[in-house]
Amino acid sequence: MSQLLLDVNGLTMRFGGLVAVNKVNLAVKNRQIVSIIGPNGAGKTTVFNCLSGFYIPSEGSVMFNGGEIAGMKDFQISRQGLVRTFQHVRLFSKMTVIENMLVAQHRHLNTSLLAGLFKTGSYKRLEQEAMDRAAYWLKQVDLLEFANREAGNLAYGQQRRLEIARCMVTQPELLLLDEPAAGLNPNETKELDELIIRLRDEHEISVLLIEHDMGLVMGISDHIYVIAQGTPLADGTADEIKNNDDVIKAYLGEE
Ligand SMILES: Nc1ncnc2c1ncn2[C@@H]1O[C@H](COP(=O)(O)OP(=O)(O)OP(=O)(O)O)[C@@H](O)[C@H]1O
Repeated sequence: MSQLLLDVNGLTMRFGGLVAVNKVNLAVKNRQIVSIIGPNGAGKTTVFNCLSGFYIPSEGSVMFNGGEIAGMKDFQISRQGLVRTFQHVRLFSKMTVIENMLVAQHRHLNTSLLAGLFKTGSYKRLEQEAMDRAAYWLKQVDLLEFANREAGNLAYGQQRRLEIARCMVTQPELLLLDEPAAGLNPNETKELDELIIRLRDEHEISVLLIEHDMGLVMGISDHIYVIAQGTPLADGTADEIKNNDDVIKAYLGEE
């Protein structure tokens, strides 16, 4: 079974006359960390928005686990196991850490209103499982001791880790991270680096990330895609990308 987990072909997104994403191809296998890099405005977040159902692509195919997901709604895609974080933290800042984790699972609980009202046995069991999963993932990201703190009162690096935990609690197969290291100090970046590697090696999921921190990208990626002005420029291993003349020129802004 060598089917790709994510197989994107000819992905194109137009906004009026602007072609923000132009015939982009991506492949992510099981248990791979894949990065998308490119100068500011290259179209990276637009690619994520197309993959996660926030935009309907103008053209192209997005196969996830062998099925077409282009054009599906965001909640349908996340139920299939493809979840994402955003460039800017999007937590419920007035809720506690544990409440954020439980809300994230709510749509996966799949219980009827009546079952909830009467607290049936199966409802209680699902609630307990949701609580156990929340505690498990808070421990994984080193936030268990802050479970009852308001999310908005956490340090920035902790908020970013909570976002990842909140995704993981829904048991995805592919996690999309949009600039996870932005705003982190070197220590927090190192913790993030280790967390992403653990997600792949211990939890057996795949991670697709957009990131400007080249140290992080080059250190953890199994494969790297470079896009510039919406168009694929190169792809390969970290060593191949570091030594690619087109990539060097795009980053230095040369012709
Ligand atoms: N909803 C939209 N309507 C119109 N234009 C858009 C929209 N979303 C993105 N764009 C344009 O698409 C292009 C690509 O933007 P995008 O945010 O995807 O780039 P990026 O590579 O993620 O940039 P950065 O690294 O700065 O986050 C930009 O020219 C942007 O202005």
